[in-house]
Formats: sequence, structure tokens, C-alpha cells
Amino acid sequence: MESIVCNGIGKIYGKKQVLKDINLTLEKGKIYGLIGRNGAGKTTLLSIMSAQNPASEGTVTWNGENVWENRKALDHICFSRELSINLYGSGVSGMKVKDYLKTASYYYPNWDQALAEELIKKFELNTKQRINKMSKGMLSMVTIIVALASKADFTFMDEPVAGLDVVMRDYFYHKLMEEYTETGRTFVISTHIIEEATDLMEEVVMIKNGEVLLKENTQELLERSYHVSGLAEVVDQATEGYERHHEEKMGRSKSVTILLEEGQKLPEGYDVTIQPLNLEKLFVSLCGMEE
Ligand SMILES: Nc1ncnc2c1ncn2[C@@H]1O[C@H](COP(=O)(O)OP(=O)(O)OP(=O)(O)O)[C@@H](O)[C@H]1O
Repeated sequence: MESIVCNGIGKIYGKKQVLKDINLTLEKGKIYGLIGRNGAGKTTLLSIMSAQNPASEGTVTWNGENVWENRKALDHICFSRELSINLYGSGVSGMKVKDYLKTASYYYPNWDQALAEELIKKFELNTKQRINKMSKGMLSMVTIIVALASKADFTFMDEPVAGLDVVMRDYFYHKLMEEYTETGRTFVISTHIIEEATDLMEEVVMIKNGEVLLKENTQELLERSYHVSGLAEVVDQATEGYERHHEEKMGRSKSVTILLEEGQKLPEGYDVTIQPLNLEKLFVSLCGMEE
């Protein structure tokens, strides 16, 4: 089975360790959601997995081959980087969209020009416009076109919907699913708009402070995540022995998030309210601010 494997990836910038011992396997034919707070290390990880940035420690392999400076492996991997103010001053910023897309078409051996043109039309992009004259949403559209038209087996997208209006976000999710269903490519999508994208994610990879906090089938994760609230002492009794997170106290009441472990059932016989959590709320529970 085609896969990308991160083996003990670490990244240090100056004195700061931004990724620590990342061990991750990405399988062919899945959509992964990569979520983490600002600065958690998502972009750094995607750039290392696509060999755009060297790791300080560890290796990334595609089908067992190190991806670093490996043209054969990189033909199968696309990281369509966010076009942003960061690129201003670089060669890319003054480019016309059509020239940027032409460069991408040379780079990716399976480039699908018909798909690129379909997306250009749907997004109503003027391809004669220069990158540095585009709005944030338009820049996202260009990165989406490169990602989808690359037809790379492993395609990474960093906040692809940033700046897109709700109509365009909806179109993107639809097009992504269509592409995924037709081709069985693997997508890794980092996003801060978690709720909207939950249904797309077969697996969720949560990054916290440069480490993988969890990697799990999204549905299974949600089926074991609950919010328990009520009188503080009753909540404490009801949740004893469970994996607990994010306790919040309000006067005599409290709430806590519990994650059921294998074989564990929900607490019974206590006067508490138990509600399932959505992915966004679970994320806040696991990665939110410390009390
Ligand atoms: N080129 C760089 N030089 C120094 N530090 C960097 C560099 N790139 C990223 N960092 C630092 O690495 C850490 C992780 O950044 P990264 O961009 O990977 O996070 P992220 O999870 O993608 O965040 P966001 O959601 O805000 O985009 C941050 O502390 C950031 O300041």
C-alpha cells in the first residue's frame, strides 16, 4: 500500500523546537484533517513531508524511499503552499496567474489542464492578473487549483479555504470530494474551520505544541467523546476512572470532557448531563487554553 511515513521527525528553528518526534503514517486513499492551534507546527510538518523544508531529525519516506531530493517520490507529492504576503518580494509575487499555473503544470507530471481550466472558470479568475494584486480569497483559489490539478497521489493543502466566501468554500468541499471519490488520492487538509470540514475528514490528526496529540478515525473519535456536566461532586464521582480533559468550574457546577477507552461505557446512575461533542468542541477541550 502506497504511504508516506514520518519517522521521528523533529524541527528546530534557532533554539526553538517546533516539531518533536513526529511518527505518522499517511495511507493512500484517505482524507486527513490536520488540526492544531496557531503555531502548533502544521505548516512546518506539511513542508517537511513534501521535502520543501529539511527536518532537523528523522526521515520522511514515500513507499520506503526517503523523499528528500528524490524526484521520483516528489512526483507523487504536492504541497500547494498558501500564497500570501510572505511571498511578496519573491519571484512568485509579480507573476501572472497563468504563468504561475504554467510553472506548476511543468512541475507536476500528472497535471490535469482541463481540471485547472474548469476551476479557473468556476472561480471566475482572471489569469492575466498578477499574484500580488489578488485578494486573499483569490490567492486561496490559485492554491486550490494547483493542488487539485496536480493530480499528485499525496496532496497537502494548508488552510485552503482561508478567505473564501461560504459559496466558494462549499464548492471547494464538493470538488474535493468529487476528486477524492474519482481518484482515491490522499489529501491532507489543514484548517481552522473545523466544523465545516469534519465530514470530509476520514481521519483527524491533532497537533499540539509540535507533537501529534492523536491520530484517529474521525467518527470513532467522536463516538467516544462526551461532555459531562452537573454538580461538581457528582461530576467527579461519575467521571472517576475516565480519561478526563478540560475541567471547567462555575460555582458549585462543573463540566468535564471524557474520552471513553476501549470497552468503557458511559457513566450510569448519576444525576449529570452527558452530551456528545463535535470535533470543534473536542479540539477546544484537548488543545484550548489552560485554566
Ligand atoms: N522559517 C521559520 N523560522 C523560524 N521560526 C519559524 C519558521 N517557520 C515557522 N516557525 C515557527 O514554528 C512554529 C510553528 O509554525 P507553523 O507555521 O508550522 O505553525 P502552524 O500550526 O501552521 O500555525 P498557523 O495555524 O498559525 O498557520 C511557530 O512558532 C513559528 O513561529
